[in-house]
Amino acid sequence: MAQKAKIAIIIYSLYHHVYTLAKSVKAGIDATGHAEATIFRVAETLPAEVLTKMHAPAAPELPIATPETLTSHDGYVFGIPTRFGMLPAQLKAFLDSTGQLWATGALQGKPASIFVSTATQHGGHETTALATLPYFAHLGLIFVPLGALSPNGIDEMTGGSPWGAGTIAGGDGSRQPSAKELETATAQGKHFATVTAKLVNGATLL
Ligand SMILES: Cc1cc2nc3c(=O)[nH]c(=O)nc-3n(C[C@H](O)[C@H](O)[C@H](O)COP(=O)(O)O)c2cc1C
Repeated sequence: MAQKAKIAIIIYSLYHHVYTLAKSVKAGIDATGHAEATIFRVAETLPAEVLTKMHAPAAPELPIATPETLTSHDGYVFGIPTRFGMLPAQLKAFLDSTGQLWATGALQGKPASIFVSTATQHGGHETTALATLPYFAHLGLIFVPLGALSPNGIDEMTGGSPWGAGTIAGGDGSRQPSAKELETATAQGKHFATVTAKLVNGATLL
């Protein structure tokens, strides 16, 4: 009997674009029947005063990720809104709190994937994923890219790359994830669930 893989989608999302994508990733994971996903958010590090000045809405109502979230799940999908072309301090703070897991090799061989949001087309879609990989390398995580499932048409502006699904929020955050971007996020969820379930169940599944 195949074991259902437990997947944690771990996000930071100040203006909820990443959160919207996360829900499509979860739908893709859950639809496979091989895995079930829970969405977590990392703790905020900015003071309330700064968040007010940034016109941030209330944070998504999600459980807060801890290092225990990583040990209790079989795979991770990180949702990352770019900051200066790389991952935000909030996610770094979370990943920097996993030193004990690194030291003990507790996550060695588990799969991990990435999806992103940027304000502009060239504001860091690929570099944000690239800047996250050193964490995966140190923690022993296996990077699962979007690869050939990446959208490659040029008929409309679209986020997403071989590194992972993505959306383009616009400079003022007014653009919402398009149908194609949400479809790509769902496809990533399905692919990641399949890979994770294979790892969890060894050669017996699928
Ligand atoms: C301090 C800061 C730095 C940012 N740097 C970039 C950047 O380098 N490139 C870019 O395209 N967008 C940049 N953005 C825009 C965010 O990536 C955008 O608000 C985010 O993707 C929206 O996702 P969210 O709604 O899930 O928070 C930056 C935003 C902030 C607040």
